[in-house]
Amino acid sequence: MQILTPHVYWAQRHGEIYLRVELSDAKVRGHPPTAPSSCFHPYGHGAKGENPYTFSLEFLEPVRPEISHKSTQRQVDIKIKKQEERWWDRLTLQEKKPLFLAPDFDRWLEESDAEMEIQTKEEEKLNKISVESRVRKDPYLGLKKGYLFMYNLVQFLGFSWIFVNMTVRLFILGQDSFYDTFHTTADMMYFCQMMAVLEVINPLLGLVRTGVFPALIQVAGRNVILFVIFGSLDDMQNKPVVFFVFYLWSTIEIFRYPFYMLACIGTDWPMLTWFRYNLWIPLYPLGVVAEAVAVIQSLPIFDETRLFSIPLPAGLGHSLSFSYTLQLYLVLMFLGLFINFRHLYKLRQRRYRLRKRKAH
Ligand SMILES: CCCCCCCCCCCCC[C@@H](O)CC(=O)SCCNC(=O)CCNC(=O)[C@H](O)C(C)(C)COP(=O)(O)OP(=O)(O)OC[C@H]1O[C@@H](n2cnc3c(N)ncnc32)[C@H](O)[C@@H]1OP(=O)(O)O
Repeated sequence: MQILTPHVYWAQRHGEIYLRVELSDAKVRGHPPTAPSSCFHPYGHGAKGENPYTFSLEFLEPVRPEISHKSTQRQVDIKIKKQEERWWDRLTLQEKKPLFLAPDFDRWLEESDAEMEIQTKEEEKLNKISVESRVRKDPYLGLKKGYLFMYNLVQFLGFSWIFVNMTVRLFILGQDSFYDTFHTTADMMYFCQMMAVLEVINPLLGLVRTGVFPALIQVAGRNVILFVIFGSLDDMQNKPVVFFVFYLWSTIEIFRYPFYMLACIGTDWPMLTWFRYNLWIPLYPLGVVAEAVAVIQSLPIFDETRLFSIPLPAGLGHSLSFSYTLQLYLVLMFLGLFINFRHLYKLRQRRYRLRKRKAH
């Protein structure tokens, strides 16, 4: 029997050396007698049939004595730990590479890629630890997620009903549908917007990771329009502006709530995420303009009806019309638009930055 040298393929990481010996059904006797050199005596099927094989490598730097190896039907995988965790310029002390040795391209990584691999592994480990500690710390997590899922589902169904109802009526009745939007959808809108108060309470209770103030601006802003402008003035209820306000609100919500529902179960649909983080760009300013038109249209009605007017002391006149409060509110609306537009822009940036980092 002749003693042969097998083909050996190698790759490295900062802490390890991987050797792959092309032998089938092999058994290995290996010993690293004097670091930095190692000598291996596999026995198995190689290119020339069943034979004892041998090869030795004088490593560039010292390695640890413990060597692990695993024989499979096709090859022998050997893992050797470096004494010091650092990147080697080459495997062997001698500069000229032995003839039987070649890079293992299945495992090969350049130094920067190996660093990235370590970084990714560390990030994954940290993420796992933080998820585990969150789960361990919060015994009510399932209950909270269940509540949020149900809340978002109910809102999604409510706004979908409004959206579909308005769309169907628009197709059937055309512009005539503008005039009775309120009478056909207001009850559902009242329900959804009253429920939406929970969106201010949820972050206060720590159920969602979001700012209270943007949610307060959103909910308070819409409820002023719905309950004060449309709800209390019969003359506003059959104006086309109701159609535009309700349609703009429900268009965003039929994407936002299912997006949250999927977030509750740890899923996301790229298309839905795209709509959630992009649709507000045209819709939010349009929504504020539509709401501003509603406020402006209501001013003369409040002046005329004196509804909600503030009684003044004798000598200062009869009463102060609510329209003055609404004029101040108009300024607040554009301030609110600015604050929330900035908030939504930051959320979008954060989302896409996070995505890009995950993709690398
Ligand atoms: C102080 C008194 C103020 C008085 C009022 C002053 C005037 C106000 C004028 C305001 C004008 C309003 C105009 C408006 O009504 C017009 C329109 O709406 S037009 C239609 C277009 N509109 C929109 O696009 C806005 C839609 N609304 C929103 O996006 C939100 O309401 C908003 C608060 C603006 C932003 O949402 P949020 O801060 O919650 O951001 P995220 O969605 O990214 O959520 C952050 C993280 O929390 C998780 N989250 C949030 N909510 C839920 C939930 N219900 N269920 C489950 N999870 C939830 C979310 O997943 C995020 O988690 P992570 O960070 O892990 O991704």
